[in-house]
Amino acid sequence: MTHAVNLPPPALLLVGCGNMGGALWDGWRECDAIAPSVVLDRHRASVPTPHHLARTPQDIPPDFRPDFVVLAVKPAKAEDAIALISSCLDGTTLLSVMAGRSCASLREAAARHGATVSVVRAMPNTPASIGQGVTGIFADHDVSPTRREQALSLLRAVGGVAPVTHERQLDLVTAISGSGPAYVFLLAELLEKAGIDRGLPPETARLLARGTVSGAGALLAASSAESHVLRENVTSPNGTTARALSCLMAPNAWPASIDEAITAAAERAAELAR
Ligand SMILES: NC(=O)c1ccc[n+]([C@@H]2O[C@H](COP(=O)([O-])OP(=O)(O)OC[C@H]3O[C@@H](n4cnc5c(N)ncnc54)[C@H](O)[C@@H]3O)[C@@H](O)[C@H]2O)c1
Ligand code: PRO
Repeated sequence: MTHAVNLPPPALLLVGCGNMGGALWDGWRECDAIAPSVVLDRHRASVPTPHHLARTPQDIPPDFRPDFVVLAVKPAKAEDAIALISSCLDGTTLLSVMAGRSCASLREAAARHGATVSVVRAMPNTPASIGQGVTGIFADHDVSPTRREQALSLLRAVGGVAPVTHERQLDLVTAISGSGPAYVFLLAELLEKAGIDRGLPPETARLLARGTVSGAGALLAASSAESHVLRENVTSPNGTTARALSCLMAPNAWPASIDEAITAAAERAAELAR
């Protein structure tokens, strides 16, 4: 994917504005990355002007011509959503953020409604809502250079972007960074619980756990050091951290469970594709 300059921000039809669609929407609005756009979701309360909320497809302004239709519904709802908005689809680029829905399956679903679309698949994550997401992206062979560049710009507006060259690699992206924030939030939950279980006041345990996860994340982001070096900087020989890491780094502990978790998530993404 090459860089182009001065492309106008695209107009979007965002279909599905829940956890992920909403995170992207917040991130895009925050940095003015989009032209006047339409959000289609019956559960959304409002969207600010100049954008437009459609609770049903009939609410989409008849003259609205999106550059991208962003599909952010659950994978099992993809066909329904495509059927509902088929009249807006022809000639657009579908930007799907759904796990495990292939470019081919989405192109075919659109074709069943008489629409020709090109497809870009992206796997973002929820920190996109504060401009700190990371997204794996794959553009199908027939996506024009302009649309590729616009899709890249959209996703760069909400964080880091990692293009992949083979569509199947998105299953691993999903397992590592799409689902990844959940693993980190789980760590915060478990640290907080460990503090409470051992007698710390709940507010103290919460402050320590959240501050540690967010502070370590911020240090990782700000530092050029490798993550193992940052870990070693905390670990005095024969000290407290070394004792804790001897539990966590035992071969049957985190190395095994992270490995198992990533394999399980990637397999699930592949299953969804079938
Ligand atoms: N949640 C994440 O962290 C995350 C990360 C990466 C990718 N994804 C992908 O994003 C997609 C959405 O996941 P989510 O967690 O945001 O789910 P969600 O349930 O929070 O959001 C889905 C939204 O779609 C709306 N919707 C359902 N059918 C619709 C239709 N026909 N027309 C318009 N809107 C419709 C729902 O009202 C809901 O607000 C999934 O395909 C998932 O694989 C999610
Ligand atoms: N959330 C979606 C799921 O759990 C995809 C990545 C994060 O399936």
